[in-house]
Amino acid sequence: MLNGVAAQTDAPVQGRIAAIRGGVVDIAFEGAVPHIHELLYVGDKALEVASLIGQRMVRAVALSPVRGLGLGMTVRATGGPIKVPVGDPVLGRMLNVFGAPIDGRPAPHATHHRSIHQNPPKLSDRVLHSEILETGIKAIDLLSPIERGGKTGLFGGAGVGKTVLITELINNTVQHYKGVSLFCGIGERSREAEELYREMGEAGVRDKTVMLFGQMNEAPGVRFLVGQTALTMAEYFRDDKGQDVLLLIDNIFRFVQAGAEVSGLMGRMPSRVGYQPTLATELAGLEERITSTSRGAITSVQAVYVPADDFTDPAAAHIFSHLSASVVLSRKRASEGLYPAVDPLASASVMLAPAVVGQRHYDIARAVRRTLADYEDLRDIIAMLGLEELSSADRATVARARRLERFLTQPFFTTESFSNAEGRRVPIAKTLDGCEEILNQTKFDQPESAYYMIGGLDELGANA
Ligand SMILES: Nc1ncnc2c1ncn2[C@@H]1O[C@H](COP(=O)(O)OP(=O)(O)OP(=O)(O)O)[C@@H](O)[C@H]1O
Repeated sequence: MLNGVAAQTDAPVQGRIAAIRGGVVDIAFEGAVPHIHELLYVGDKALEVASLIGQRMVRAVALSPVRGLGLGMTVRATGGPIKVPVGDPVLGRMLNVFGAPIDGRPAPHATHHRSIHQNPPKLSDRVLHSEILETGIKAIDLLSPIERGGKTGLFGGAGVGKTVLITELINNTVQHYKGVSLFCGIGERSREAEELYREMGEAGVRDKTVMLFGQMNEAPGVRFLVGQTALTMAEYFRDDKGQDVLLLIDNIFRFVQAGAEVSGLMGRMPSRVGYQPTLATELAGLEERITSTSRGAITSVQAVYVPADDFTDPAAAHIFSHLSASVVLSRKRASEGLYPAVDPLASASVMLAPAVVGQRHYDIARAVRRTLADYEDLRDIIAMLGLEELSSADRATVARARRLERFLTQPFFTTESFSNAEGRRVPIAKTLDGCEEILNQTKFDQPESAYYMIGGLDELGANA
């Protein structure tokens, strides 16, 4: 068993645990040494090779709790990376990072299995669509339209409504989406996974959806890899079946955070703000796989937790650079009850251009932004001197802005149980008509409150 010749025999490669530090395990091999990304087992506990630290020593990241592991225990190499089932049998299922069921049903009967580590498509294979995915959510469709085949981020600090918004998006788009949907939960509460599974069932969309979870209670290695599992399944639908895929990720920040945990356990020096030095490459390794080719499109919507509401945080800033649209949720709006708490001035999309959405939509969106920006500027004066001191033109601006702000709120289907209001899906045409009407008015018959939590302006009277 000298110089790795054991690899040429059929004897399984075996090693022994030499050290355990948190979720990182060093293993000494006598003969052949496993490769990077190879899956190892100690009993039923899984590990993945992360680095080769000496001639006979590998450092592996635990994908199961390390409780019960001890020095000298036998480690079995499997000869390859994690492979997960792909294709139609995974539809309607709730699975973990290994593609194993967590919905209490038997394992999916898949004929194809794929390694979760894949390269992104070649640059020459990529395509851009310049088409909109209508969500029926007024603030998003108007100000930050989602690109079909592109990547959209939902940014926000703790508790401003990212999960509610992504659930509403599922509710509004999955039913109308031609293709399959994939939900990937990374590092969030398990309770949310259970709720989502039930909601998908109620909405009748479960059998064209795959749900993957690596939640907060799981090992950092799992949270780090579950996104790759999701992409592997998405790529099969896109490349082998030529289907369009809607990929929803809650929360991509937790992927970066898991990478930082793993990096720390591996003993690497942290970089800016304590993040791993490999943050940019790790993120690109995942984000670059989320792309559309001539065979099929992957449209992704990713919730992004923004630590301490600081948008200059390196993780948030790096994620931002991969996106074609960003919906920013603001704490101030949430605190005023203006849900969804979309910040109209900070949210943006490359799709908001006359050539894509049309001149009228573009002009209305700009006018809405300008009105709301002017109102922001006037707020200080109003606070100091009162509304009466403003010119009549400024007062009209304020009246329009406050009605626009309220008109851009909307009752959600997913919040019906606690908001006592029926959800609304508003077609973009109605949103545009409504905003245009408010922008063109100088005198209003209805009070501001009549514009709050309605669908189109045709509901105005009903709310008063
Ligand atoms: N559209 C909405 N309508 C009414 N209430 C909402 C809406 N969006 C969010 N909320 C309120 O805000 C709370 C927090 O929302 P949510 O869990 O989506 O936040 P989050 O940003 O995902 O938070 P975390 O970072 O903690 O996961 C909800 O429980 C709900 O009370």
